[in-house]
Amino acid sequence: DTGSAAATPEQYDIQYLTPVSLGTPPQILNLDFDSGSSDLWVFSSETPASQVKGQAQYNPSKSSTSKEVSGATWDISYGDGSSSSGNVYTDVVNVGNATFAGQAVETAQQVSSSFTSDTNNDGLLGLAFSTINTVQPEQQKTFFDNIRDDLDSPVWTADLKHNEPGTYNFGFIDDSLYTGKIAYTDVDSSDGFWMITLDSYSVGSSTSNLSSRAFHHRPSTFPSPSDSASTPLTGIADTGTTLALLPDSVCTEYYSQVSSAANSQTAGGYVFDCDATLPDFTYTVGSTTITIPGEYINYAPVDTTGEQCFGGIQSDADIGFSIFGDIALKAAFVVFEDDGSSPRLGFAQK
Ligand SMILES: O=C(CN1CCCCC1)Nc1ccc2c(c1)OCO2
Repeated sequence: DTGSAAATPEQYDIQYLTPVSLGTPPQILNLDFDSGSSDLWVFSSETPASQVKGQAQYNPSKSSTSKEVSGATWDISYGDGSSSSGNVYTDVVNVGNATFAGQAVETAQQVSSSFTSDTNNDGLLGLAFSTINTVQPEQQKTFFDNIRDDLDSPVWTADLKHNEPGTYNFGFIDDSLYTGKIAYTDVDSSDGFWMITLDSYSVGSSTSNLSSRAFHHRPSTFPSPSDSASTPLTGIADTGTTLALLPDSVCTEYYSQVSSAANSQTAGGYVFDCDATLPDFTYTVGSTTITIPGEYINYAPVDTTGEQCFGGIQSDADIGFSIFGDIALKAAFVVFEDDGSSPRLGFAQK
């Protein structure tokens, strides 16, 4: 079995939506595929009308193959403070022709305001590890965990793009989607996430790194440059998070290269003049180097004046690890591989 479906970005690539078929006859909803969480939940006939603003709603009573999971409930909160909760059914779920008959479909009885105002987003399809699925009393499996054994290969891949549709594939690696070689790194899934350590990162062209310049008279008091060219970054690959949330030291190093940049309390992060030239951000996994073009890091205008823009790289201050969100992932072809025992993440240029 294999599946292939488009990942279409909303404005500013804030998130990517992918059509999913639920039930019999098929009900098509556009879902946010989220490698940072593990619940498949949908706007539904059980969602109060006051909390629905244009979203498509899954109606289990209109599906001949839906079955209520008696006594089961779910309740999830995300890092950005949003939340949702409700009941649980099983039904046929089809993503680009990859199908599972008994997938847990979590129907929303409550969604927080940011979901209500996100009118094109009909719900989430979690692709992190099933150990963090929130259904009680019996935890449910993610779509990928359910279909893995039927897939030609135990992988799904993300080819997200800037301002244009990309692709989520299940069960195969499409060699036409990348160049060079795929470099793999082991995943620590103990917290339920695709957590990895990137071998190094660098800001701008390598000459921006002092240690690469011949300083004949660097006084002994001169700070020895943080040799970012070999500093690892540990974090999670998170298709559901828009930005790249990185350590404060990396943010400081990056925005020191942008003369108009400031860390704004009111804007909630680093902002700069919208016409600023931004340096590239490069990270390496083994022998593969991924370069995020500077223009990808001009995320969006802060307000309608369009003078100040919000950075795509922001601090991971209060999380405890970095979050390699869409800003980092859309520059790469990413392979999420899990044979059930030793998960790996692969990165290739494209
Ligand atoms: O909440 C998310 C992503 N989330 C995915 C599901 C839809 C709602 C947004 N990311 C996130 C992750 C960590 C954070 C954070 C945001 O803000 C501070 O720390």
